[in-house]
Amino acid sequence: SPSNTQTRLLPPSPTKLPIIGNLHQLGSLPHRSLHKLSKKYGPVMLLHFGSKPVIVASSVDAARDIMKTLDLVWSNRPKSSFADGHFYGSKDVVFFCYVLHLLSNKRVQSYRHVREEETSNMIDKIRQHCDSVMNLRDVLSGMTNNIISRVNIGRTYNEGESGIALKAYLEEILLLAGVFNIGDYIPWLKWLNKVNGLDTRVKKVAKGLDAFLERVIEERVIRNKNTEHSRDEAKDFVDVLLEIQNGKETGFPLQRDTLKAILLDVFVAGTDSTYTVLEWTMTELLRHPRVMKKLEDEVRELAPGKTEITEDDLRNMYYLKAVIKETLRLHAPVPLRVPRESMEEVKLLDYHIPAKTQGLVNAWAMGRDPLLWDDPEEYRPERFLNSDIDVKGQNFELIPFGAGRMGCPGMTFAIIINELAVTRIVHKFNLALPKEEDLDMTECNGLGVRRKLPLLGVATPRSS
Ligand code: HEM
Repeated sequence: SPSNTQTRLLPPSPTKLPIIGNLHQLGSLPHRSLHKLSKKYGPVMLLHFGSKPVIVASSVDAARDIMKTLDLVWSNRPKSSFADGHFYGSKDVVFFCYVLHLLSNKRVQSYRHVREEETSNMIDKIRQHCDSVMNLRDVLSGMTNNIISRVNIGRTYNEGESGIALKAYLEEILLLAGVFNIGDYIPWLKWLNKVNGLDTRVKKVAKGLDAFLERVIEERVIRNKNTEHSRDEAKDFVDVLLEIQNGKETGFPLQRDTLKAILLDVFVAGTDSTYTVLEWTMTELLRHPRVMKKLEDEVRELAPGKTEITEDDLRNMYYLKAVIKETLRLHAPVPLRVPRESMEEVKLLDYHIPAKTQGLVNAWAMGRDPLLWDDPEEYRPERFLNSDIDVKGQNFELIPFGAGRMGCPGMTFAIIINELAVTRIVHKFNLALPKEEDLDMTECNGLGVRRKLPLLGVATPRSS
């Protein structure tokens, strides 16, 4: 009844402006601006991005409600003209089932040789540039992109002419995905995207990528007709998805557009996030020689006399695991997770949340909450040594990969890449900042939050 609606308690809201709502309060780093606002308005706030209601949760209880207890209600993806108009439509639950299938633990293990080869190639690259200033971001992103690309489509990123085109398309798509699309929040201003060239750029890159993915799939269909895969051979995602498409594994066919959407999503969701964490980890190690030394000691102690660290060696490296967790606590590359929308009216703590409200969870704010962490601004991996807190979505104070049904399906894969790459670098080289370099920690926001400036470093070979 109307009187009921009036007495329902909505979350506190910062004052909004006509038309734009609270958009002016987001700034260039929304996770930080929303953290500041939450200190004033509390752990559940209602904002308006243009005409769209958005709640922002910054407490463990609210995050648990959205991502676990009520995750079915919050499982809708808000409509986005970018994805819906040009990139094979919105993703549904079926889409997620396929991605989970691709990134199962068993399958992730089967790509061990790819990770070990590509991290070895990275070590060779660093060796070639020893004693001179090196752009570590280029080295780390090159390795990550190659791993994801080999696993996804069976060839390295940037290979041959079409690979160079793929690199350019993906760079553009990552850039466009981070651009604020005014039409999604103030629909009557959609026309602006035509004037400012955004629509044209999106259409161009969507067309190029679609042609590229079609070519990859067609080549594979022809190759597979002529050769039979051995059972043990690690198949890339194109092969696995083509088998599903034929109904071989699931008994029902997979639409071609869904297949292409999955390949694209793995590129977009998997590459930048993974190397961003690697770059932040190396940054924090360079800023904290004490932590770097402890990690070196662990590597030396647990892999004595080894010429090359393998994935088996990582199992007992507890300090390494603490280093990665501590980086993810302070530098979650997707700090507000991927937006979801409530499918129906729902209660969140004591508040009433109307249907079709977007729900953001500020993992960055929770990672720095002094009520949850001692000295939260300090980079101190030791806090995880005698602690059960993990990043796997059970401990809501640390959710860099999200949680629940819609949590990141690539978590295990990303963690192994990070652990192996960091250990191999530390095992082989002493790293230092270029002379007089003052480590700038400024963030910038695109699809994910990364260092504004690429990390530069000087490597010298470590005597064995
Ligand atoms: C350290 C690296 C990574 C981080 C921090 C990360 C984090 C996340 C987060 C926070 C989400 C959203 C979860 C939610 O909405 O609750 C997500 C979604 C996803 N991630 Fe990751 N991720 C990483 C690496 C990867 C990798 C390596 C892959 C694939 C190989 C991957 C594939 C995906 C996919 C397919 C989605 C779903 C995207 C969508 O909703 O369209 N991620 N990831």
